[in-house]
Amino acid sequence: MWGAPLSADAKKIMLLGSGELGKEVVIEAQRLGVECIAVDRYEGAPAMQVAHRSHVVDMLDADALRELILRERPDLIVPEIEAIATPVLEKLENEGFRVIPTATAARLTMDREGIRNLAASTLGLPTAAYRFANTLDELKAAVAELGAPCVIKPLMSSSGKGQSVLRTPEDAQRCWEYALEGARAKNSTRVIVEAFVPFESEITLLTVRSVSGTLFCPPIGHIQKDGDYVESWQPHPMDEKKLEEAKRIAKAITDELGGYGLFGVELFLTKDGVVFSEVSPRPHDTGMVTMATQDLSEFALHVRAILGLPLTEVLLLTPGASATLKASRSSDRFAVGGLTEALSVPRTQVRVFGKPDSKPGRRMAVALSAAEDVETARSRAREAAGLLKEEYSDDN
Ligand SMILES: Nc1ncnc2c1ncn2[C@@H]1O[C@H](COP(=O)(O)OP(=O)(O)OP(=O)(O)O)[C@@H](O)[C@H]1O
Ligand SMILES: NCC(=O)N[C@@H]1O[C@H](COP(=O)([O-])[O-])[C@@H](O)[C@H]1O
Ligand SMILES: [Mg+2]
Repeated sequence: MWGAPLSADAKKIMLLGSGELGKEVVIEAQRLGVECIAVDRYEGAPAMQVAHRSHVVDMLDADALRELILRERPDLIVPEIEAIATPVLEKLENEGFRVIPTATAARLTMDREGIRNLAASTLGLPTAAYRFANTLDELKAAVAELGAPCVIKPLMSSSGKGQSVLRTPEDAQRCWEYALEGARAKNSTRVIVEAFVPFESEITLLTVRSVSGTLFCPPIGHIQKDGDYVESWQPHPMDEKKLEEAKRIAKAITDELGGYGLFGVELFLTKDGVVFSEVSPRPHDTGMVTMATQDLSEFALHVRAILGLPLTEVLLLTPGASATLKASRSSDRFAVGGLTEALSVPRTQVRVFGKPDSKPGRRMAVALSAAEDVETARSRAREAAGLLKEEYSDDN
């Protein structure tokens, strides 16, 4: 079907974003003999370390992004982060390039306004009540309508950046300023104000669209702190009715977005039902647990699907869990210590991302554990992540 990487007949994929998730995508693509080009805003990003070559580009710079894609002419453009000048991708798609899953899906999911309006207004899916605000006064008006508590988020951000919970109207200014600081696109002050959903638990339903149709992975439960995931496990125990409803919502949103690939559909489970939160048209951080649990990880599934290859089933081999290691300070002399201790925990693996710099709250590694049951897997992953140590060579 395709020739060796770096040959004239190679199949070339270009990742836009080269973090820990992209690193695993590249490893899976390499296994199928695909040529991999990694792109990110900084040098030495995780996926760059395993790709055939890499480029450092500000992917929000439309001209620079277009110039790079025209120079490399990849067969597949694979968005990996939520900060890309997506109108460029739509234009390139019209000129014959293939964007995963589609350029429109990349644009809609890159921006909370696009995906939320699609889910709630176009498809009528259950979501938190929401408003948009361009100014502090508009934010206060939105809170007055929705009632506290609310969650305030920039339109373009991920991993909880710029996200905060407004508990009383007096929090408005603090939440507004925090959202502006955390926004990826610095030219916009628009934020989303969401009513707080009192959920019992939350899940990611990994959904794969391929030539073989749509497949769902068993649900992944997770815990988030400050809007970013710290622990996930699979399978999350769910009653059959809620699981069916979760699949209905995931099928509706992924069919609407279209194209081939794996999607992470984020859902809240409440006392009464299932509420749609958001969707990533790409592997999901909470889905890293599938490297310990499934016959094909979310990364292998994504690569198979985007290459147009068949996927007949997803097999859960064992219950499992993941827990993250985050840095507590900024340094370019960061190392992950404690591997000997962490890997002494039964049925445990570690992924060290190899990010060149640490920052407070930046995810640097993850522990993955398997066990006979989810609770044991969770305590193993938590124990292993706790044994991993942040080490700084610039410590005095
Ligand atoms: N309306 C809400 N009600 C209750 N909790 C919420 C709400 N919105 C977000 N959260 C909490 O914050 C977490 C992160 O929110 P969200 O997924 O929207 O942020 P994000 O920055 O897109 O994160 P990521 O990129 O990691 O998915 C959710 O998983 C949930 O725990
Ligand atoms: N929730 C989205 C997510 O987990 N994305 C993952 O984090 C990387 C950015 O990390 P960084 O901010 O540490 O550079 C992204 O490139 C992606 O792999
Ligand atoms: Mg999320």
